[in-house]
Amino acid sequence: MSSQNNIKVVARFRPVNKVEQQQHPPDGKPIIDINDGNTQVNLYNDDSNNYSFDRVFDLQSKQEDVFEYGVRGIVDDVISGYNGTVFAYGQTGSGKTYTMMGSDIDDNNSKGIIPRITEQIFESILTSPPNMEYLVKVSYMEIYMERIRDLLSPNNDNLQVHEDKVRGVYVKNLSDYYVGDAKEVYEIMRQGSLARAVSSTNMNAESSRSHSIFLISIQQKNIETGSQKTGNLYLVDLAGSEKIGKTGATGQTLEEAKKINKSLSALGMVINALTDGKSTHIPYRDSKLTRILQESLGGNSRTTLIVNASPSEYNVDETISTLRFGMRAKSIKNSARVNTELSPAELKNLLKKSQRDRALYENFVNALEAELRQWRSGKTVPKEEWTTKESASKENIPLNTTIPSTPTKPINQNLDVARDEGRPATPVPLNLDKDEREDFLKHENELSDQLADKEKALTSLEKVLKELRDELDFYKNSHQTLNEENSNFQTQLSDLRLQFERLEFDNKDNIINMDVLRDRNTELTASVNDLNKSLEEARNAQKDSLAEDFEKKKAEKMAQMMAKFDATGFTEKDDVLRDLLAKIDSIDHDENLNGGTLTSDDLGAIRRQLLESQSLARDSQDKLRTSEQENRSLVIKREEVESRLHSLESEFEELLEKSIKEEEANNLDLQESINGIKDKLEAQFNSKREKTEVEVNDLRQQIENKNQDITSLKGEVQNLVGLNDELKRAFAVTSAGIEGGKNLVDSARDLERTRKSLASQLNDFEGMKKSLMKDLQDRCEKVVELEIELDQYKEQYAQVLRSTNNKAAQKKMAFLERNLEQLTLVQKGLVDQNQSLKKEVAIAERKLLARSERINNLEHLLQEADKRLVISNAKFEGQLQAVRERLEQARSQKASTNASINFGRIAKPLRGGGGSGSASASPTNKKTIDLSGASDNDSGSSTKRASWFFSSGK
Ligand SMILES: Nc1ncnc2c1ncn2[C@@H]1O[C@H](COP(=O)(O)OP(=O)(O)OP(=O)(O)O)[C@@H](O)[C@H]1O
Repeated sequence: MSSQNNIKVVARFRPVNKVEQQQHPPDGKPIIDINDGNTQVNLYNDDSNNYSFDRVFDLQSKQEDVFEYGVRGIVDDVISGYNGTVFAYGQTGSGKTYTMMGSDIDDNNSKGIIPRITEQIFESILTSPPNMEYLVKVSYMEIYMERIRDLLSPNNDNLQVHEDKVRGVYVKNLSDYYVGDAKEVYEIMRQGSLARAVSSTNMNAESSRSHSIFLISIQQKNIETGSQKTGNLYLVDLAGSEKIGKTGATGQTLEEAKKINKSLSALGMVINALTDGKSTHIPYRDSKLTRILQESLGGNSRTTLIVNASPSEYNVDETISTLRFGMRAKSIKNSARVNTELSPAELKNLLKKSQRDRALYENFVNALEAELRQWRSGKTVPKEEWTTKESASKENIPLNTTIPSTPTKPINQNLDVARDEGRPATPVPLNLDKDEREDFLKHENELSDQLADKEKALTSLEKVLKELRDELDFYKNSHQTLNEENSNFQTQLSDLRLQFERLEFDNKDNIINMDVLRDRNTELTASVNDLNKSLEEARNAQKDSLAEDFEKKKAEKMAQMMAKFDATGFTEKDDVLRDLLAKIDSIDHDENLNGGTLTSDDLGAIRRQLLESQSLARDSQDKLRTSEQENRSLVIKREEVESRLHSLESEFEELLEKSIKEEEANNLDLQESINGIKDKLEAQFNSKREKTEVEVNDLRQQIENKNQDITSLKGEVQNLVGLNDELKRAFAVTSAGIEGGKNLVDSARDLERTRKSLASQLNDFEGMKKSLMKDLQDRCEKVVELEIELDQYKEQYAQVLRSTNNKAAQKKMAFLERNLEQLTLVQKGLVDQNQSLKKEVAIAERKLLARSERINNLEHLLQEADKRLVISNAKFEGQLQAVRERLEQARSQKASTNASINFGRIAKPLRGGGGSGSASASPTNKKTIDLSGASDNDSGSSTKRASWFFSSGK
């Protein structure tokens, strides 16, 4: 049933890639030379660099050629029940995946081996006899960092390799899916490819860092005979075989590279051991890869190794290493046989045969024992009678002989024997017999399971540890964040406190400033009051001095004026008259008492007196005339003064107008002050003018009165003239009486009357004189006052003129006014400042209150935030716990059911179509496969390899 055959090794060179093209010549250009038979490749045209293979494919080789030569036969064998293996070996980017998968599944030229195999399998099933029923199952795994991962159930990432006598070497718990057509195979491959571990290296951005193994298991059953055959096809895409240094791998990638290289070097060691002809121990157990491929290398398998290489100088070292690897593998011998399970009839025949053999051997043993007994008893047995197998078999053994004492071996034991035939002996530590070996393998499997469990536990513990570390980091970070926040809050709080203190300080400062300003304000108010007072005093003093001057001037003028009116004459004459009258009175009295008479002296005196009174009357008349003249001149003067006053008024107004205009033109700012001054002066002037007018009217009235007085005075003078005439007459009478001595009594009586009328006239005159004097004095006073006022007006006018013309004085006045204004403004400003400071203080106090409230609020918020943080921490912990639990649940659920692939759990028997391609070949339970979601997960670096393969197939 088994046949020895060598591993088929083919070499394939890919075209020069861009990286190689960019190298300096001759690095980029191909250095390979393939012989005409396509069995040898020579590097640099150097014979020492010749490498022989079953077939060498050059740069332009087609996918179809590689398939037809290297793989098609294997697929036929697998369908026939053999095990088959196709694996691609080579450095990164040498074309392994291109060869295995191809670049476009729908393109006949570029699709790779696996699509072609898949198609061929289903085509072969269709063309097989109709009595043949097939079950096709697929599994997909990868070996990454010496751990086997189920790519169709990625959580199963530490699968163990088991071996037993029935199944041989297998991966325990590897999931498998029934498939009904090529599309389902591709979908499963796509799903598996998504889970592959891929990492970049310098040499190939999409380089695979793991070994991937796609397993297609074809079980065929002859529904007529019941016989079954099972063929397993391993399709292996090995990881890049490059040297570590060249990849630039470091860290995790370096660890990967070491383990991958370890796995690949174990593969090399196995190949060496299998091919050197001396080794008794094949180190399959040195790596997971070699353990899984144990049947494929020197065992029960038809195997093709495709070595992929670069044709360029740039990668020559890796190419040589790859070609050497292929060369060594070429001499491995496999013993492939069909994996059958016999039908009951075949088993019956087998049983009969074995029973016959058993009877034969029992006869042989019995004959040998009989001969032995003879020898032991000292007898000899002639050579011709020595028992042989043939002589023992000559004894008739019935075909239906049953030997109950020796139980028949179980069928599967027979099968095991059959299976064991082609399997390379798995190395065991001692030379154990078959049962012990089985026990050993069993024990090894158990230990392997335990190891896997321990590793799983370790992994989960590591995960928990990592999670705990992450959690710890998270808590550390959050603690740090909280600390930072806390310190930030504290900083803010201390800032706020500082601000609060500063505000408090500012507030105190403001209060102090306010007090100082209040004091200054009081002082200034006092000084302003003092100034006002002193100003008032100065004004009063000025007023007093003016009044004094006025009184003085008035007195002087009055003195001058009164000097003109000589009243002494009147007084003297009055006195003389009084004496004369007294004398006359005494004469009358003496006459009456003593009969006395007037002497001639007395008469002479009277005469003189009369003459003097006549002259006095004349003087009075003269003075009256002079007074009238003066009165008239005074009227004229008053009118002049009035006209002068009017002209002055108009001049003043003109000047004022002019100066205001000038001032307006020069300094608009002084407009208000000038207007004020103007108004003041106008008001002053108007009041003065009114006063003057009143006085002038008064004066007019007085002049009227004086005229009346003058008229009455004239009357008086007339009276006096009459009196004088009477006196003259009386004197004449008196003189005649004296001379003639006659009628003296009559004369005395006349004299008496005259004296009386003279006395009364004198009294009247006296009163009149007094009133005249009084009137005169009043008038003089008025005139003097008017003159003084006129002088004052003149002075004021001169001052106004001076002030109008004198720019400096004007400026000084403006400056003083400005100063006054500024002082007022300063005072006002101080008052305002005081008020604004009060307001600011109130605002600051309010702000202070608000800030302290804010601080309280912040502190409260901080406390609340702390509380919330504690609560949210607790909540987060709860959530974390719940998430963890859910994750665990999900993991355990996912481990039991693979949700991503929703088909393939039910066997899909395929019936041979007898070459007709009839519908019966389709699986009875075939499901529609939804490929639409294929691109959904097609993202990220880990999916690139799958995407280019599957993209065009959608
Ligand atoms: N025979 C060929 N013809 C055309 N292009 C090829 C051929 N072989 C490889 N290539 C191209 O070279 C590039 C690298 O090939 P591939 O990915 O198959 O290398 P690899 O050996 O699988 O690399 P890794 O070990 O990193 O997985 C791809 O772009 C591929 O299309």
